[in-house]
Amino acid sequence: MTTSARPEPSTRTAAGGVDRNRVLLEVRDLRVSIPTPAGPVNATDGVSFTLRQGEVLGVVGETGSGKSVTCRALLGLRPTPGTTVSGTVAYPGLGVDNVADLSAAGLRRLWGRDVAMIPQNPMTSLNPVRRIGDQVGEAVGASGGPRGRERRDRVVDLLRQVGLPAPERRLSAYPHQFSGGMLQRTLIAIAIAQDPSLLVADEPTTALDVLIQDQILGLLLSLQRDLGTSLVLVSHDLSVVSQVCDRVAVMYAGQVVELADTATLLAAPQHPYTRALLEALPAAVPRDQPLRVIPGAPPPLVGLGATCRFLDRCEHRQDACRTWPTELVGTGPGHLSRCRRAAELGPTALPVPVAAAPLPVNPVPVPLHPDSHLSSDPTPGDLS
Ligand SMILES: Nc1ncnc2c1ncn2[C@@H]1O[C@H](COP(=O)(O)OP(=O)(O)OP(=O)(O)O)[C@@H](O)[C@H]1O
Repeated sequence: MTTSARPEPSTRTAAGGVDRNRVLLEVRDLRVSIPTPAGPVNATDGVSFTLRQGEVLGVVGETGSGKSVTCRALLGLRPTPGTTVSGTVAYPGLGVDNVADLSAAGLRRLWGRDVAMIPQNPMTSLNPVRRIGDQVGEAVGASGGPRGRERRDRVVDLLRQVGLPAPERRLSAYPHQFSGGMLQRTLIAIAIAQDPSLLVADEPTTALDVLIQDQILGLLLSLQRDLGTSLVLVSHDLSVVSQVCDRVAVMYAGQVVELADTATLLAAPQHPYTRALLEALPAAVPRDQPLRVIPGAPPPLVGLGATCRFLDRCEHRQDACRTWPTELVGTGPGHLSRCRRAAELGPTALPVPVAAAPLPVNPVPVPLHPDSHLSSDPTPGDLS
């Protein structure tokens, strides 16, 4: 792979590797409050976690639990101009004490070079009237990256690296000539163009057909391993993150309610919401029984107090839970839970529900979109 000069500071070691014991990202008591006519929506409400270099953290939770708002805050992004943000998002190895204090120029330096986001919907994330080569080239050339022939070569390298066959011929294509999977591969190429220390992938496969989802996740994992990049992977699907992530943060109603390494979380979840999510997975339900759902709905994120937000849906609730001010407390090595009764919740009797076939960790070459005017590659009909 062609590399471009990366100005210091960098999280890479002198040998170009990553030090997996070093903390890349430190989030402390992050609160994001969005003004709405109904009152301030506390989309992220006291979220804290750390991420080491080269680590993969999954963030799971139902829709509206604050995953996207939290992840965007990692890049210093706010949902609306009137949004208030408190707490800190620090990148110690990059010399950033809090992204909220960065100037516009500081944020631009952070984005792409140090932290890059892979969006949810590839179909709407590229400029429809600009050629693929130009859009990837712009990412390569940012922050003083290479120009001319060197830039073009790097673009071709990147497209090859994300599994697009015959990348030279893709340079002049427009987004409408690519399938959803090819567009997401292109966005991943843009995200890794500056060799960032952290990739934030917000439900990167949600908009894709189910067969392609595994390929894209496999690609992400393979790149993350090869490049030593840290990855925050947002998903509403616990079975997906459990295949890919070192640790998992479970979010509910704007808060992290449980955080643990993946194996521990699956074997001994210590928050009733995590248990309910696991029990609701199709793989945890015998074939002859109906799928389980978690009764009720999350509360609106306006004016919530310090007590348990899952209370009304919880099958382990007791009267004392109604007044107990929740906080994230340690329940085992690296294991945190917000449940008052965490210590009483033993291991689950569930079959390890999500040990599906491992994802392919090498980029799967992408056959062409049948509508593509670009090529004569074999295997038409496979829409990745
Ligand atoms: N621009 C906005 N204006 C008002 N409320 C917002 C805005 N953006 C997000 N919210 C609210 O913030 C809360 C958290 O939203 P967020 O998008 O982070 O949830 P999520 O867990 O990522 O959901 P999904 O899985 O559906 O993407 C939700 O209640 C949402 O309605």
